Amino acid sequence: MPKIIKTLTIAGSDSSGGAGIQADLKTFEEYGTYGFSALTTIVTMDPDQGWHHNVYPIDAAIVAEQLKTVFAGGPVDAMKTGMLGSVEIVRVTEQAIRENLQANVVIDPVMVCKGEDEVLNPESAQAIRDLLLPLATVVTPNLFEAGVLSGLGKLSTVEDMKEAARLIHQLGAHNVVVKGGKALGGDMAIDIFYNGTDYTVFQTAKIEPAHNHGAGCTFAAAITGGLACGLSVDEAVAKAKDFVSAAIRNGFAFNEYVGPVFHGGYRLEQ
Ligand SMILES: Nc1ncnc2c1ncn2[C@@H]1O[C@H](COP(=O)(O)OP(=O)(O)O)[C@@H](O)[C@H]1O
Ligand SMILES: Cc1ncc(COP(=O)(O)O)c(C=O)c1O
Repeated sequence: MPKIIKTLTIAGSDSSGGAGIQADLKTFEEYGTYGFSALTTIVTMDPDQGWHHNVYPIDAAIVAEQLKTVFAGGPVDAMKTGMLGSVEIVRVTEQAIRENLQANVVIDPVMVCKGEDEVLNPESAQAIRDLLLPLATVVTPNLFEAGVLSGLGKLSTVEDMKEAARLIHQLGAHNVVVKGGKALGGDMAIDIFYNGTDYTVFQTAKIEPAHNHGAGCTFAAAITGGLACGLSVDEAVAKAKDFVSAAIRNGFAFNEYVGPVFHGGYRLEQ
C-alpha cells in the first residue's frame, strides 16, 4: 500500500460543482491525494435572478468541530482555504492552523464570485489579510483581491500586479501569486509569482470560450496538491498553471450563465 498523501480544504460549497469545496476535492483526487474538508458556507446561484449568488455562512463553532475531526489524524501534507464567509470562521481557521502546526498552507483569499462585483464581506477580507496572510506558504489573489489586500485598489497592468505582490509579501505571505486571469486586458492569461526576491511570469494564451468558473479554486487546490506531493513552491505553481489551463480548455457551458472548468482536463490531455 503506497503512503497516503493528505490534503485539506476549508471552503464553501458550490452546488454547481465548478468552484468551492467541490473543485478542491476533485482536484485533490486528480493529484492522487486523499482529500479532507471543512465546509464554511453554502452558495446558491439563482437562475430566476440572473444567476445571482446567495452566500450562507455556517456557524463558526461547527467549522471548528469539523476541523477537530480532520486534525484528529494530525496535520495534513498540505491544505488550502477558500471562501470563509465570516470573521469568526477566519479566526477558527487561523487557530486550527496554529494549534496543529500545519505547514504547506495555501490561502486563496476568495472575496468575490465571478460575475459578482461586490466584496462578499469586507470585514472577512480584512481578517484574511491580518490573520491568515502571515501563515500563508502561498497566497493566490485574483486581480481584484490583490488590489484589496495590497491597498492599491484597481490593478490594470503587469507592473501593478508586481507592486501588489510585493506589498502582499510584506504582509507576511511567503509566496504570492497574483492572477491576472480573464480580468487583465490583452490576449494572455498572466500570473505573477513573487517569492520575496524574484518575480516569475506564468502565462498562456487566453482560452476562449472562457469556461473558467472555478478556475481560481482549482488553481489553488492544484498548488496544494503539488506541495502535498513534495513539489517545491515554484514547481507546484508551474504545474498548477498547466493543470488549470487544461481544466479551462476542457470546461463546458452548463447553462446560459456559467461555464465551469473540468477538473479532470489535465489527465485527459496526458
Ligand atoms: N480565459 C482564460 N484562459 C486561460 N487561463 C485563464 C483564463 N481565465 C483564467 N485563467 C487562469 O486561471 C487561473 C485562475 O485565475 P482567475 O480566473 O483570475 O481566478 P479567480 O477564479 O480567483 O478569479 C489563473 O491561472 C488564470 O490566469
Ligand atoms: C463556494 C465558492 N467558493 C469560491 C468561489 C470562487 O470561484 P472561482 O474559482 O471561480 O473564483 C465560488 C464562486 O462561485 C464559490 O461558490
